[in-house]
Amino acid sequence: MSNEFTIERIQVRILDIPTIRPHKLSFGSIQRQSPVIVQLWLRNGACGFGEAATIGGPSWNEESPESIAHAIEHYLAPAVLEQKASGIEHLLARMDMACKGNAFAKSALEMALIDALARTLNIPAWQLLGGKLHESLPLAWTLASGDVERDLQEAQLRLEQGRHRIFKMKIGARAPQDDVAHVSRIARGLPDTATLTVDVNQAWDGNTARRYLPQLIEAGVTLIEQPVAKWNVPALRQLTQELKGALIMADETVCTPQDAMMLAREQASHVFSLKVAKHGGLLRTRKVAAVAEAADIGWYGGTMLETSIGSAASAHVFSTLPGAHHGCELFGPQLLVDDIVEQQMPIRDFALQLPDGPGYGLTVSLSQLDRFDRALAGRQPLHVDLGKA
Ligand SMILES: O=C(O)C[C@H]1C=CC(=O)O1
Ligand SMILES: [Mn+2]
Repeated sequence: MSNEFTIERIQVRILDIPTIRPHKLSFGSIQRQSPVIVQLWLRNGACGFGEAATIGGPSWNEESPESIAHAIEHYLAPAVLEQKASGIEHLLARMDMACKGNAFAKSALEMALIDALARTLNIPAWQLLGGKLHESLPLAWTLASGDVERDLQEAQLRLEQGRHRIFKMKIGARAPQDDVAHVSRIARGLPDTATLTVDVNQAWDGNTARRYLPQLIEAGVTLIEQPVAKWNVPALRQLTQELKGALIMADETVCTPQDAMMLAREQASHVFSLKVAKHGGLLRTRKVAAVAEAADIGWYGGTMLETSIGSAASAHVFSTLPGAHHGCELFGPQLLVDDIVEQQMPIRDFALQLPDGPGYGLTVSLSQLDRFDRALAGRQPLHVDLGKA
């Protein structure tokens, strides 16, 4: 094979992009996202983009924007530079040898690799990933302002615009009875055509979940994401087997194919939230999805609130997945004040229209990258606002 596929250069930067409003989760409130953007050049001149975003520094899991950038710059990039981009599995193995874990960092680099490769071949990434099964996916919006009136106004507007009718509420920061009251008020204000889901982001113990989840189901919630700690598989299992009227979705608990296998074996969730970052890339997302399919577990296209780069890459892999799905939540670009691409993926008929075109089908704006670049602006790392959950 000629050396046109040789990986010649890799650049990493952290951006800081404000959100349109404070976004409140069980562990705190964020007002900015800090995606890590990777740019990767092949000897043939092709350039690919990748992204890993996490939420609230290292408060969603162990990785932070700073650790992601560091792992790529110092360990992962040296492991793949001067290698052939076409051997993706080989490059993933080299990354694994150079660096244990660090799935987010690996995913950003693999995303850029696949983009560069697909652009070289002049094909969309979904074609490299097995072919498209879906042209669109129902798109959820997260109501996480913390305020009932504001949440309801947001939901109303998005229903009128035909953009979203699946609404996910982030709970777990307040007393459980206050969360139940908040969710119930929102549920009463929504039309029957809307679907209501909750994400507890690991905040409850088993007893709290057993006591309050039936009340949320009574209020109209039909999908419950990660109600208990990542490690608390016994509680997840019991809820999955005993709760009636709603499905249990694993998020933080399901990262590796081995996690997926364990949950399948334990029958400890009905649905997996798939996220390219936590699985360590697009190819590994397909491996987790394969376990879900084999175990009759549904999937949901999750987000870490990426810009359009990470969202479109996720959309490409989601478009290839078989099995029963519960829509997606690739709404990151809508939550950020601005984007770093010329054109966003369209939203029509309450669904995200899945992208096409070479690579991820995007035109990235270099001036927007510079505008939000942390180093160019001399900004410091951001901390999650722990007091304002
Ligand atoms: O699902 C998560 O845990 C992370 C995230 C996704 C949407 C959102 O609002 O937060
Ligand atoms: Mn979640």
